[in-house]
Amino acid sequence: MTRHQTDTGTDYVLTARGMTKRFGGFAAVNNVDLSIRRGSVHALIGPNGAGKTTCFNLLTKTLTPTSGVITYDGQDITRTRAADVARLGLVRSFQISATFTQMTALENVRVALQSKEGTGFHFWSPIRSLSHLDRRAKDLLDQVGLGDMADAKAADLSYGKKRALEIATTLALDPQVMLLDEPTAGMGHEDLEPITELIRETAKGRTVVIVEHNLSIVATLCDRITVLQHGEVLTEGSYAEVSADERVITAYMGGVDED
Ligand SMILES: Nc1ncnc2c1ncn2[C@@H]1O[C@H](COP(=O)(O)OP(=O)(O)OP(=O)(O)O)[C@@H](O)[C@H]1O
Repeated sequence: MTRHQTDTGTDYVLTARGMTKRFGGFAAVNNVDLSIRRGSVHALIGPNGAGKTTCFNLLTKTLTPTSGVITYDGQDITRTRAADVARLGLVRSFQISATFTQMTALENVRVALQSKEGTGFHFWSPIRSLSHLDRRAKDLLDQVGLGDMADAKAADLSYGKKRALEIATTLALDPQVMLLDEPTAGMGHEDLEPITELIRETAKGRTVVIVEHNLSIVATLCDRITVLQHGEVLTEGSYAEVSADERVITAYMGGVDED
């Protein structure tokens, strides 16, 4: 049994209770309760402006809630910094496109491995520890289908392959819970199938929380779906349940202000 499958006595690895985020007077997320089941792939969906990204940023500790409580593995992480929750195993996908574009695919994964192993940028690290990291980095690149692109600059990878590289760098941190923000956004049709398959593979033995606009991907991948609207939970259930819900259909068709 791996660390990820260990039963710590609760079915829910990540929870939010009364999670609220106000920007000035406006509640982007209002009194949201979420329970993410250990080992599940859980989607947050909803029309534009529903509060998905704000929820995601709250759960990954990029934002601090105005009120409410977030727990991870039974521990209150409401005020814990993102770097500290990452060390505990709650990791959001890296945005390669925004950062190490001039580094090779291998170097990007190696930096992530170094941060995990706490060796950071220590230039005096013995050569053998670097080659050990290179081996691990190559394994991770193989795992995401980038084995033959280790020496390509991140900037030169196709859009879909950049997303795969982001997943490799996220996996380098050996997350128990992996949070992906719109992993298929902007992708060409040809990249959708491989990335869906990759997420399915990497979800084995861990929990995945995903914000995703593409509903057919949500239908294929996700065990549980929370639908947000106007910053609140509209409903939650399996894809079959939520897609048959009149309120969800109306929210998606109308977009805004049905109430
Ligand atoms: N930093 C901010 N300051 C002020 N308002 C914000 C801020 N971030 C988000 N909002 C507002 O909060 C609401 C929810 O935004 P959020 O980005 O969370 O929605 P979303 O569901 O991710 O939308 P989309 O699908 O369009 O990405 C929106 O009305 C947005 O304008």
